[in-house]
Amino acid sequence: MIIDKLFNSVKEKGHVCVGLDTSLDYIPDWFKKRYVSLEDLIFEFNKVIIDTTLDISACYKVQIAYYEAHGINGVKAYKKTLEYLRSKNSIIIADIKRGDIADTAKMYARAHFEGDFESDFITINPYMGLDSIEPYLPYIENKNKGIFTLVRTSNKGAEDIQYIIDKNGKRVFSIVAEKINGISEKYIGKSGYSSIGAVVGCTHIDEGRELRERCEKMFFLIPGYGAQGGTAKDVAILLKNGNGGIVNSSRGILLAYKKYENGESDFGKYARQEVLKMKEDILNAVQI
Ligand SMILES: O=c1ccn([C@@H]2O[C@H](COP(=O)(O)O)[C@@H](O)[C@H]2O)c(=O)[nH]1
Repeated sequence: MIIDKLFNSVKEKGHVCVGLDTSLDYIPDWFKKRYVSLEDLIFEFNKVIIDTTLDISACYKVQIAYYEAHGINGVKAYKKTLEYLRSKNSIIIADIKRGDIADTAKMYARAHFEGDFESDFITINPYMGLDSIEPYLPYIENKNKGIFTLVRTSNKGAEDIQYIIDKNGKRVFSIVAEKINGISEKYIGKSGYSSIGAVVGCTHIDEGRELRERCEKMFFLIPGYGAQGGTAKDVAILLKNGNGGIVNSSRGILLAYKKYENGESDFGKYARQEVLKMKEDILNAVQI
């Protein structure tokens, strides 16, 4: 199952998931001058980041919004990036946060688990209910695909809805976790984790602790490290025996070069340096 590939990738390369949220604002001017087309520019920037981080990153999360924002040329860069990652046998998480009625979800599943935009995992918003998740299940069962379902997101506003309490005193995120955990039990791989994972931000440690205990077999996609304030210590709470989660950083890695004088001339080198630092930081926190 795909989750076993991810589990082994963490074991071999560490917990870092490089976030390819490639905003044009992040690309140094000298690099921009080298490419006429937006498609080539975004893809070539990503290629440098991928080439310099591949051996030390568990996987890549490609945030589709940064590509869709540029229309057809952005989407072409997205496709090329996925193809390149696949050619390197890297694990791809498409951060698309889809959620819709079953018939529409079937089309989303086909769009992102097959064809031009094929990826290994996609992110799902479960707000429309469990029937909105069902169309992805055949891909998990038969096509070696996986999903990460939003459970406890990293943003401040998450509390507006995810903290609402039901008549039994349970919060919405907790109920979502319970329901998804139930479905996930059917898709457990050799690693002991399910190909249905959860998005749990590392910016709220109490809920993190609760979720880690209750969703033992769910692998976590953990955003919020670095730019959003999450630390390796916070991340460690969401891991289990040194595995069980991948930690995303997007701006922290793509913009690492900005911390150095003339850093833009070798942004790939600084991205690698940042991944190495993050990897060590998390490994140290896990071992404490
Ligand atoms: O709860 C969530 C779910 C997803 N995200 C996404 O992760 C990255 C975070 O980027 P940074 O630059 O490392 O902050 C981005 O793609 C978000 O859309 C999240 O932040 N929180």
